[in-house]
Amino acid sequence: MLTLAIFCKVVDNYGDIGICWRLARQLQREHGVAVTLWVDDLASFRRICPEVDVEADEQTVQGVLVRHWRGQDGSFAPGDVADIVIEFFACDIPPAYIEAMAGCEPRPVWLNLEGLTAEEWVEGCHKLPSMHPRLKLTKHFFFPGFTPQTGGLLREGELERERQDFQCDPAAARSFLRGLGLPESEIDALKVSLFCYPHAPVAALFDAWRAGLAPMTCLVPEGVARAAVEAFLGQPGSAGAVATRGALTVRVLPFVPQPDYDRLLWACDLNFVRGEDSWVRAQWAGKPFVWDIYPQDDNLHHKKLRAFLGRYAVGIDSLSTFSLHWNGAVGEGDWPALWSALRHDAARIEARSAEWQGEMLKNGDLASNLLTFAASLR
Ligand SMILES: Cc1cn([C@H]2C[C@H](O)[C@@H](COP(=O)(O)OP(=O)(O)O[C@H]3O[C@@H](C)[C@H](O)[C@@H](O)[C@H]3O)O2)c(=O)[nH]c1=O
Repeated sequence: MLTLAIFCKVVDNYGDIGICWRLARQLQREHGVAVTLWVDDLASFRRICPEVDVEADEQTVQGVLVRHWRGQDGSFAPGDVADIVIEFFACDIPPAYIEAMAGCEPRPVWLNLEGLTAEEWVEGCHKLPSMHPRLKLTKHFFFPGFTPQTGGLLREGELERERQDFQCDPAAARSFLRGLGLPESEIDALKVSLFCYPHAPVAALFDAWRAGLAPMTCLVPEGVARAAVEAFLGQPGSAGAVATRGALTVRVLPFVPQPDYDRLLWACDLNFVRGEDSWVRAQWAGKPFVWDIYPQDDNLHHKKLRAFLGRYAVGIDSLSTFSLHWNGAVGEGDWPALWSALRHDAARIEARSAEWQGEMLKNGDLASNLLTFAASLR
């Protein structure tokens, strides 16, 4: 059986482990690979996968061997090394593991799985080799992306069918939303999910929404946009907290397991997403979305945001303009006007979303592409 190890360092929030866990599960479930996931932060892992035991050094979760990565120490022999070794976001795998890799015959395939960006340069860097300065080992870069010259996007084989089943069955969405505590009136209103970074202009958008004519509900996971949410609610923003002011109801949801987060995206009319993994899930959800990109020094992220909008929002100015304001890439926003323009284009944006999915499907999925590349190196 093919063995594969993923090393994941949680730098911030949930995207690092979110991506590694999704990849690990898919490789195990759909490709029969024996996966070991090394992760340094089990508490973050547990938030997206409640069955994780934060005390366990070693545990099997949904068929994946999860090992608590406690730092750069540890002793490893060649027999401990997997056939394919993935280092996520250049996280520096333990030196002793690298020494053990150099003692393997044949050498394992060593990949550095990079972050997702729509910029063109990734096509030139995808699959590039990098020699170890001292040992006879080569690492290759593997870039996710939006074109056939990249590794594609993470997408489970059953995802599209599951989404279609859910979205074609109104009772399924209703019962899911009821399970999250929504009364019928909120289920029937316009529903927006909100997942963003603390600096997003949430308070200004709430003001625009509460002055609107039609009732709408904003569903926000516990802890997200805490300051603006608590100011609106006038009470602590713990799960279950809810308040209505003007046309807007804000409801705080518990942080849900990863598969339920997909259902939330499928059930809402519009999704605000952030980082990398929720951003990709929103692209597969077939609903309009607004992306809050992970901030980087020197506003490097604004360049990346523009690169994505240039591919995705072709000809849909309302979406580009709203997104640029949401990310602080342009000056002060007139939020009532930005919101009304975005709503006006909702049908067009939804049609673009379907077209985009078709384009992305042609690139294959990241897990399969990664295994094909690894096989070509072995
Ligand atoms: C809101 C919510 C999210 N999730 C999951 C979905 C995703 O897998 C994960 C969130 O990850 P992201 O969307 O990527 O956003 P994020 O901001 O949480 O994560 C990251 O962004 C990366 C770009 C950075 O490199 C990382 O360091 C990391 O900060 O949490 C749930 O499982 N349940 C929930 O209720």
